[in-house]
Amino acid sequence: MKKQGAGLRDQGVDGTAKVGPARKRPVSAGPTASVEAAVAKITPARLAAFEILKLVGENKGHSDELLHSARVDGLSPEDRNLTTALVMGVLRWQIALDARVRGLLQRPEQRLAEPVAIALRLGAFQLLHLDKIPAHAALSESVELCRAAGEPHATGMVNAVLRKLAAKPTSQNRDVGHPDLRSGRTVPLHESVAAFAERLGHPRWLVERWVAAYGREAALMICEADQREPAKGGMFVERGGDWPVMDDGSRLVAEIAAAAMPEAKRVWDCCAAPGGKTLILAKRLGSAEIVASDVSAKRLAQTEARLRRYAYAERVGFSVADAADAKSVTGEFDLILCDVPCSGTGTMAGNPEIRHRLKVEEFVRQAERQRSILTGALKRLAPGGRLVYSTCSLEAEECEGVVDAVVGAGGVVRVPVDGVMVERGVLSGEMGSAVRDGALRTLPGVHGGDGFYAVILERA
Ligand SMILES: C[S@@+](CC[C@H](N)C(=O)[O-])C[C@H]1O[C@@H](n2cnc3c(N)ncnc32)[C@H](O)[C@@H]1O
Repeated sequence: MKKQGAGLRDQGVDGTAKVGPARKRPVSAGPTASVEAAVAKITPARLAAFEILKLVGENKGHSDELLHSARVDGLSPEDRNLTTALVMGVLRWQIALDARVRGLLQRPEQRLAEPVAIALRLGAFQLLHLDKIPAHAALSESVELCRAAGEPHATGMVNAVLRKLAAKPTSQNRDVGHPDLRSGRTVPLHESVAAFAERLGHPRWLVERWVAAYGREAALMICEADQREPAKGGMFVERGGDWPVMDDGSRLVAEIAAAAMPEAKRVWDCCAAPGGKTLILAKRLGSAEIVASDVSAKRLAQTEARLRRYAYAERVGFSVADAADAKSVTGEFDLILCDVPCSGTGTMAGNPEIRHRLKVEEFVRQAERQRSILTGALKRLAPGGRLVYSTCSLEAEECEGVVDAVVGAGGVVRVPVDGVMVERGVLSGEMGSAVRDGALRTLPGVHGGDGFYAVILERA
């Protein structure tokens, strides 16, 4: 692997942030010789991964965007792959890694400076999860990352902790247990919810909610699915060619929306960016005029550029609009897709950092916004028209809670999704458990693809 020259230290992933000393010395003083020397010993992939993890931890960017920044694009393919594996892996396993590291500290309750914690996570992740990385590389570069970040006093501790981790045979680094006859997985004996939440890198409070909502076995499967690369998809026979590449759960929602009103003439995709579901609507509803709108002008412009590459999307019109404000679009629609912004707890395999940012209050805040978007969109639904409300959240507040409140206010009725799916042949396979109370409810690891909720409402 190529060694990183000191010049890159000044070039942050987003063009602003830097690995160099984070405190004490003024920037004008320039980097110290020891920092320069440390940076020179770090490979580009680990340096980039460290910077991205730091930015994500400071809430200054999303892993997905940062991993597609110019800086990362400029790395060799091997370094790009390693950077992605390190960033996504550390974010997925952070809670479990921190627990392992804590157990090896002389004072487990001590609070580590963030750059030190990141260097330890990077080292521990490589030692525990990446078979092809030599232990000495994982260990020594974490030590150098610590030094390069202006934390030289912590290098001894980082070295000692990672050495202890590396010294244990692999079997002691992995959990041992017994085979579960139903799933074929190896599961630890008598494992509490708190224990499997930590083992699988999830906040306990979130997993406890899933156990209460879906049962222990499903919660375990969700956690396991979140720790894997997102599945490539395979639920639908029609794919490849000019079909968009998208998650199966997301595709299923779009297919249900198209099937809900196949004869629709005017269609509004009111939260459209980045446009995956718009493409399915355009593909399925060959004679409909489709309006794709989003409140974000930037995201809508990117969506338009993406959709223009598909000939069948030429009937799609684009408009920046706040769906909560009924006046932002004109006329009535016989089909509306309301794929609202949400917490995204059904998408944590691809968006692992969600779990670190979430707070329980977030669900109520999201629900308020979702209720106002759904209420605004419904004002544009023609009599007899149908609206599909969907989220990629696993949380009842954002799903059933929003729909119950809006249906309770009158003017719309629910149409069972299973009826539409069977009648219109959306899926031929077994999806029985993905329908609850007439709504679609897919769970990661249980149904394939991300976790989605969708319900069909009809204007009375
Ligand atoms: C879950 S994403 C939509 C994904 C999209 N339907 C797809 O399948 O590619 C939610 C979108 O809603 C947009 N949004 C948020 N608030 C909105 C509002 N008040 N009106 C319209 N769009 C909004 C966000 O900018 C975001 O692009």
